[in-house]
Amino acid sequence: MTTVRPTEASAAHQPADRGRLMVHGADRPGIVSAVSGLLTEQGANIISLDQHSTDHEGGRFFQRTEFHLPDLTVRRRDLEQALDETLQPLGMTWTLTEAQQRKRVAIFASKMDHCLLDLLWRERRGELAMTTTMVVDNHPDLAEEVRGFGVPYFHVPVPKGDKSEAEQRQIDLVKDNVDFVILARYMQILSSDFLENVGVPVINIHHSFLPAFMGAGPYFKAKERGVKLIGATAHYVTEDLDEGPIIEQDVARVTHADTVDDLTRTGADVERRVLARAVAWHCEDRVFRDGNSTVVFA
Ligand SMILES: Nc1nc2c(c(=O)[nH]1)N[C@@H](CN(C=O)c1ccc(C(=O)N[C@@H](CCC(=O)O)C(=O)O)cc1)CN2
Repeated sequence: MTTVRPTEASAAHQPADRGRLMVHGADRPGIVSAVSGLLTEQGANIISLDQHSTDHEGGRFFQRTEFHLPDLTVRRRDLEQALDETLQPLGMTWTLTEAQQRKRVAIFASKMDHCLLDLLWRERRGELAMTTTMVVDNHPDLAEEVRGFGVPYFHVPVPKGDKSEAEQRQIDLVKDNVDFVILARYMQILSSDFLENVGVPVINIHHSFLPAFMGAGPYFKAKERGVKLIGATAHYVTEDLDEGPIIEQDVARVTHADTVDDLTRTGADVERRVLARAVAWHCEDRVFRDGNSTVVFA
């Protein structure tokens, strides 16, 4: 079983002057050479490089490069100008991040605690390169446990029917304050308006091996179907329920003797490790969206 471990030095202790360059666009010859040459000319030393082209010709190009550049923060403006001058003529879109910059996160939850508390515990242990700036919950149940981690907790009830006022309160809390949102078994369907206005990626953990058992009650459906494997899926959230780009999945064996409670208990462990892996990879800029799929350089 794959454990979640920092895929770089402990997330809490990233080496200084470590940069990441993410490049994507229409595939063409010479992009890897152009990126490598540019970084070398800027005085950078390439630590690792992952690249994928979807087809031999006319496909899409994805590349993630980790590099060391002394005084990166000071030299960043020159590097960004060189990237524009080199990559824009090649039709490439690029993003540059500094490994020491932790992602700011808002976690949305409901009554279930296992995914939420697992993320806060892993963050505290330095396994995740993120800082949870707030928890937003439509129920009050988990307030004391979250505050025990020193994280602000906002109870935003979501009424049945018209959710617009509650979603506006959520947007007011997170807008411009976080780099992405995690739905840790948050049991409310987000509107397309919310997804348009939030302005950052939203990651959800669905408690089934999608596309099986979409929607509510997947463990009950799994028991009814007599499956021998249950699973969990972490995906980016879109307005199409449980159909967003998949980031990570895993499964666990079950038998005819397992009750729905047994499936729920076994599944909780799968949910926690799948969500943690997906969040860790997103924090480390390892995930590219490719239409309704992803390219993951884990
Ligand atoms: N726009 C999206 N919103 C959400 C997604 C998504 O993929 N797109 N994933 C869900 C999580 N989820 C399954 O993983 C899920 C949560 C809730 C429901 C649901 O039917 N909720 C009801 C309210 C239920 C309640 O009050 O307890 C509702 O919102 O009307 C289905 C699937 C999170 N959001």
